Amino acid sequence: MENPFGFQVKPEIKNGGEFVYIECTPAEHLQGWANILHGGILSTLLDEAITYVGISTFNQPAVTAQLEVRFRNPAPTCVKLHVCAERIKVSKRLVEAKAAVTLGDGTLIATGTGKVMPVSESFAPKSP
Ligand SMILES: CCCCCCCC/C=C\CCCCCCCC(=O)SCCNC(=O)CCNC(=O)[C@H](O)C(C)(C)COP(=O)(O)OP(=O)(O)OC[C@H]1O[C@@H](n2cnc3c(N)ncnc32)[C@H](O)[C@@H]1OP(=O)(O)O
Repeated sequence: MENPFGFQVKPEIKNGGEFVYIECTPAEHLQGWANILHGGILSTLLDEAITYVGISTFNQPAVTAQLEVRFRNPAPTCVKLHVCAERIKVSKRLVEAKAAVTLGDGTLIATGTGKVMPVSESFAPKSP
């Protein structure tokens, strides 16, 4: 299903899901404290990149089963964020990945690890 209210990220997927890269510039209304991006949005970006590692690795729909996030520095809103995820372990029904959000100057904003599990096509149909 198309989601016009989503972040419209276009993940770059390398080596069958070993690496995923996303860019996103979250809008001002996503702030928590004034001009500071809400941590839930950072968690969402980490989740998104980690989930795409799982989707691409299993080559089928997959969902986050677990996500752990560490917020390291505040991020401003309206600034481009870089999200890099990397696969760290694959087993039959579980992919583990780590991810980081950084600013353009390399400042580390948040890091996370997650576990992704495959689900059936009926959970997440490929086409609308
Ligand atoms: C090429 C294909 C293309 C596809 C389409 C592409 C188009 C893309 C378009 C759009 C992409 C958008 C991308 C968005 C991304 C957003 C990400 C999200 O927000 S995902 C939503 C939030 N997550 C959920 O809603 C999950 C909800 N949970 C579940 O559905 C289930 O709990 C699930 C599937 C995660 C597991 O359910 P069970 O019933 O299969 O498993 P159980 O009974 O809980 O556990 C069984 C065993 O599985 C392992 N297991 C399960 N969870 C584990 C964990 N966290 N850690 C380790 N092992 C775990 C353990 O061994 C466990 O056994 P023991 O219970 O320990 O005896």
